[in-house]
Amino acid sequence: MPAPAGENRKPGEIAAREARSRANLKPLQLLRPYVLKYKAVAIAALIALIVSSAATLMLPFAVREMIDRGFSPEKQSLINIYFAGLFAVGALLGISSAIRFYCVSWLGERVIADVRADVFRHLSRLSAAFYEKTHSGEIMSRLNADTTQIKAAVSTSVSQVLRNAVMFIGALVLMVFTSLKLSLLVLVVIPVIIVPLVLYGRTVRRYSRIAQDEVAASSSFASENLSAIRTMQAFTSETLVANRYAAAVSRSFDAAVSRTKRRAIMTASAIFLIFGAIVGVLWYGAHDVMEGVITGGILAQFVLYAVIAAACLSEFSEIFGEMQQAAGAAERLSELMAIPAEIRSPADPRAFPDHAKGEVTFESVSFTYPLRPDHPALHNVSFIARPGERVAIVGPSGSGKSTIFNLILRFYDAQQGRILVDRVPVERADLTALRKRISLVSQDTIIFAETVIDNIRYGSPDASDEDVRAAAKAALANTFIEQLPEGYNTLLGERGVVLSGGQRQRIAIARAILKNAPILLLDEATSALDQESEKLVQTALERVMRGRTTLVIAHRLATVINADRILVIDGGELVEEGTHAQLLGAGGVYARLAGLQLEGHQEGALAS
Ligand SMILES: Nc1ncnc2c1ncn2[C@@H]1O[C@H](COP(=O)(O)OP(=O)(O)OP(=O)(O)O)[C@@H](O)[C@H]1O
Repeated sequence: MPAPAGENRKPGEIAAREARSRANLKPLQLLRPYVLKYKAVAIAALIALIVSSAATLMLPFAVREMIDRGFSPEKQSLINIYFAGLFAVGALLGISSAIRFYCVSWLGERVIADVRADVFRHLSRLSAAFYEKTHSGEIMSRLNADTTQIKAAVSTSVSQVLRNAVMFIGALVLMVFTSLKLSLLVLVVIPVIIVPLVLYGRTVRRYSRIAQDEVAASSSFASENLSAIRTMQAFTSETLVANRYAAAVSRSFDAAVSRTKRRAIMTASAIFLIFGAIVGVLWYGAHDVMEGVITGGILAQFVLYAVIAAACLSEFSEIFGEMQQAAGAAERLSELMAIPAEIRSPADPRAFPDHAKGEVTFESVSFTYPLRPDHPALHNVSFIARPGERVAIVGPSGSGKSTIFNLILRFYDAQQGRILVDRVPVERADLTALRKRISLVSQDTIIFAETVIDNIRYGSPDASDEDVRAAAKAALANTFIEQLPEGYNTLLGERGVVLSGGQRQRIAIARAILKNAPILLLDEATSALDQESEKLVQTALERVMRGRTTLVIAHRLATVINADRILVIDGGELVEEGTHAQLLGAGGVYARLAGLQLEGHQEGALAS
C-alpha cells in the first residue's frame, strides 16, 4: 500500500523550507534569463506601461483646471478643449494599456513554455536512482502547478507591480508639486501603512509554501494510486485509498485556508490603513480650503493623486502575495533544476571502434542499488559476450539478472569492477553513443499514445516510413498492423487501439530491428501467449537476434537450449557457466532449475 500523502516527507524538511522561505522574492531570478531572451517584447511592454501611467496621472491635473477655471460662462471654449484633450488621453490610455497587456501576457506564456521545456529536458536526463526516490506525481505537480503559478506572476503580477510602481512614484512626485504641506503629512503616514504590511507579507509567504507542498503531496498520491487502478480494485482498496486521498485533500484545504485567512487579514488592514489615511488628509485639506490657503481644485487634484497612490499601494499588497506564491513555486523549480544528472557522459568520452561489433565484458563487477546499500545485487561477476554470441542468463527471481542489463545500459554505475562495451568502459563512453549500440526488448513493452508508425520509430526518429514497414514485416507485425482500422496510422495506447500481449512484443521487436544495434538485451516475457502468437514472437525474435550479440534473460527452455552459452546467476553471483548439456551434466543450480521445468509443464518459467 502506498504511503499516504505527506507521510514520506523527512521531518524537518518543512521547517528548513520555512526558514528559507523567509527570504524574499529572489527565487524569481530563475526567470531572468528567460525574460532577457525576449528583450524587445519586454521593452515594448515597459514603454506601453510608462505611457499608460503617464496618461492616468494627467487626469487629476485636468480635473483641477476644470474646477478652478472651467466652471464660468466665459470659459466655455476652454472647457471644450479640456474635454477634447481628456478624450485623447483616454484613447492613449486604452491603446497603451492594450499593448502592455498583450506584450506582458505574451511574455508570460512564452517564458513559461520555455521553463517547462527546460524542466522536462532536465527531468529526462535524471538517473534511475532519482526516480526511485521521487514520486512522479510530485514532479508532475511541479511541471504543471508551479509553472502555472509563475506564469500568473509573470504575466499579470509583474506587469501590475511595474505599473503600480511607476504610478505610485509619479503620483507621489505630483502630490509634492501640488501641495508640499499635504504631501509631508502623507509621507509621515506612509511608513505606518507599509511596515506592518511587509512584515505580514512574510507570514503569508510561509503559509503559501506549505499550501503548495500539500497540493503537491495530494496530487502525487492521486496519480500514484490511479496509475495502479487495477491493483487498487483487485485488492478492493478503493474506499481506503479514497479516504486517504480525502484526508490529503483536506490537509491541503486547511493549508489553503490558513494562507487565505492571512491574506484576507492583510488585505483588510491595507484597505483600512490606506482609506483612513486619505480621509484624514482630506479632512485636513478641507480646513485649508475653507481658510483660503489652497483652492478647491488643488485639493481635488491632490486627493486624486493620493487616491491613485493609495490604490497602487493596496494593489501592491495583493500582488505581493501572488508574487510570493510564485517565488515559492520558482524556488521549488530551482531545486528540481539543481538536481544533478548523476549518470552523465564524461567530458572527453572515448570513441567506440568502428569495426568492433558488440562485445560485452564484465570484469569482477559488484553493485548495490542506491536505495539498498547493504544488499549487494551483484557480487564479483565476470563474463564476456563475444560479437554475435547468444548468451542466456538464468537464475531464480531476484538473483540479479535485470541488474546486469541495468548496468550495461548504464542506468547505474557499478561500485566495483569494470563493464566494457566493445572494449570501452561504459562510464568512459559517450552515454548516447553507448545506448545507441544497444537495443532493449523488455518484458513489458511500453506502447505510447501515438500511431503505430511512431511507436516503432520511437528509438530511430530518422527512419523512413519504408524502413519502419520493413522492420514491422521482419518482426511479423505487418499483417496485424494492416488489419488495424487505419493501418500504420492507427492511434495506439491510451484512448487508442489496445494491442494483445503478443502484438505488443512484436512491436517491441520491430523497434529493435529498426534500431539495428549490434547488442540486443532481451528480457523474455514470462506471460504465456497462445501457441500461434508464441510461434510468431519466437520467429520474430530469431530474426532480431541474428547477427547480433544477444544477452537474453531466458524464461523458456527452448531459448537456453539454443543459446551458445548460459550464465547462471544466484544471489547476485555468477555460479555456473556453460552450455545446456554441460550444465545439466554438472548437476548444479541449473540442473535443478531445468529439472523443475522438465518435470513440470513444458512452458514453465525457467528463470523464476
Ligand atoms: N531499483 C532497485 N532498488 C533497490 N533494489 C533493487 C532495485 N532493483 C532490484 N533490486 C534488488 O536487487 C536484486 C536483484 O534484482 P533483479 O531485478 O536484478 O533480479 P532478477 O533476477 O531480474 O529478478 P526477476 O527474475 O524476478 O525479474 C533483488 O534483490 C531486488 O530486490
